[in-house]
Amino acid sequence: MPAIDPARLPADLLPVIDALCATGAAVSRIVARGPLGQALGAGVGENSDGDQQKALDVLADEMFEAALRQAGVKYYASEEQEEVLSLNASGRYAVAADPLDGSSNIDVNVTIGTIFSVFEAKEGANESFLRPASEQVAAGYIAYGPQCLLALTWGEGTLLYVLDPETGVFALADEKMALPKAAKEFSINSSNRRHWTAPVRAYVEENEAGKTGGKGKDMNFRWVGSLVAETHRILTRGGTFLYPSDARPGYENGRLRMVYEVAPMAFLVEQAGGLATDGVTPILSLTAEQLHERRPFVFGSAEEVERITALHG
Ligand SMILES: O=P(O)(O)OC[C@H]1O[C@](O)(COP(=O)(O)O)[C@@H](O)[C@@H]1O
Ligand SMILES: [Mg+2]
Ligand SMILES: [Mg+2]
Repeated sequence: MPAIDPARLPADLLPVIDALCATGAAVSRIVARGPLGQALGAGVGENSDGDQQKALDVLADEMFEAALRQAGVKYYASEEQEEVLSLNASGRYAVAADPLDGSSNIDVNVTIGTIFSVFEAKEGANESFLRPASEQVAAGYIAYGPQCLLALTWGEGTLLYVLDPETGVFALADEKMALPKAAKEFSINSSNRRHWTAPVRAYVEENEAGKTGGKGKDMNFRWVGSLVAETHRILTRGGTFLYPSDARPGYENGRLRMVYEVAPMAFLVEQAGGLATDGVTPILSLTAEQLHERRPFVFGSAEEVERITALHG
């Protein structure tokens, strides 16, 4: 039995999405046991980008790699692997993933997730991923939170599935997620304020001034520290997210990785009626040049993302 209700899914994509869902369900069971199982948040090394790897980062990566190999995927690119892995020479798809997003929240029982992006594979490994983000054929995230859920797009809207604990199947909960055009909340790591550029500072100050300033409404502030949780909140009730470039060494392009964090989230957001840019340029018009490259990322309610672009003008 597939791990997702197959009714709406394009048949060609079903084996890949099914493998991702079955693995997501298995990861969610491990996450749910928390400290009753192995020490999921223990440091176990560093990935190629110099980020500390936690036990669950590595475990989730191994689980997704094995499932995608089994599902006939040609190439697998992961945050936790320096190079693209060749899985099946005759496979049709190339999948990029952040197997475990929000690792700083593993030990504190706050929502973490998996992000994935699917392309039609090309001949070569790198060229299968280093191409315009608009060429993604599917993208999604699985959130391990109070519910385990999946937001998924294949270019015909963004659909929401919830893992039903009674059946073990991701069941369709919303066939057309709609990101509200106006926002009441914004998200940015304010501890980096002193490193921000002038447009980012101006946007945050406008929000903080709210009705007292020129904004016409008060804004609330949220920061979870898990891109998946932040994206899900914004897709559900609107808002804006910014992880901009800043003046810290190594943050010239922000923190988030283009291929397996920024591009798939941009696809999901735009398919739900929101906007996703690097501050100015739509993410879906951009092409990654390196597998682990970072991009400044701004997304959410259209009115707010347009305002941020204007402030950069
Ligand atoms: O710690 P910071 O700088 O606020 O960064 C938080 C961001 O980093 C991330 O945790 C990066 O993802 P990983 O946990 O996959 O490395 C995002 O989920 C989150 O938005
Ligand atoms: Mg991440
Ligand atoms: Mg990660």
